[in-house]
Amino acid sequence: MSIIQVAGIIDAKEADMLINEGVDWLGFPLRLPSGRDDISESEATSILQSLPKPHRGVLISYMTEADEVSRFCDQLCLDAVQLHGDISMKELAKLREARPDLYLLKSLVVRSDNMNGLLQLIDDSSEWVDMYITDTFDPITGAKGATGITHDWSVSKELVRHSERPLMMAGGLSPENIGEAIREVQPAAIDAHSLLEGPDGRKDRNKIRRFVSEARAAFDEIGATTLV
Ligand SMILES: O=C(O)c1ccccc1NCC(=O)[C@H](O)[C@H](O)COP(=O)(O)O
Repeated sequence: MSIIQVAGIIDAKEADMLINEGVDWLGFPLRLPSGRDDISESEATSILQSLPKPHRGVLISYMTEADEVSRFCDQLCLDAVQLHGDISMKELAKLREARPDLYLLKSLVVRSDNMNGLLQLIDDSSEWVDMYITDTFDPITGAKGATGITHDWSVSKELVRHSERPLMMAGGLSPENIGEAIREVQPAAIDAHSLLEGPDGRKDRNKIRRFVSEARAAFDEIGATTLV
């Protein structure tokens, strides 16, 4: 598997550019605790309805109630959700049981000292999860996502080794470090947001092109299979 996801889609023009540049999955952070979503729910829905397969839209959410997640995915017309909040195992199991059709990604937010906790989280949740996604905690702001900060890749590597589910690597990935990250950690998928933007806050086509090209070359090198 070798999936490239880019998160934080702003509008249809940006989504089209990412698809044309070879990005596989698009991440839509919506109803964030900050209340500052980058895109309206109606515009996200209209993009998601016209996404050509095998491209996929992924809801990035802090929701922790199974029913709420399920309803929101239906509203948006998507079939994949990245659970970034502290969802309980009970709600995760409930979501899995109610919605076997949804592709569930669970975040593993890497801090300086929590590897054992993350390994335990994998053990406790893997029955209900399709894929894990790492991310980096920012101790200064308290943010758990879109921090643009890398973490200790030996932790990601250990999470890949430990998990029977595929892992998407995220946290401070850029055109400059993505090749080394894939070669070192050997994830099934990668995701990036902040470091692919230009000064105007939009995804920069040249950065995306370099990111995709470096990632594809590294995935080839480690013998990963392609998405289609
Ligand atoms: O993408 C967001 O805006 C976001 C906001 C709040 C929590 C998580 C969020 N995204 C999750 C992702 O999948 C990001 O792409 C991931 O955090 C990597 O971001 P970055 O380190 O900026 O590349």
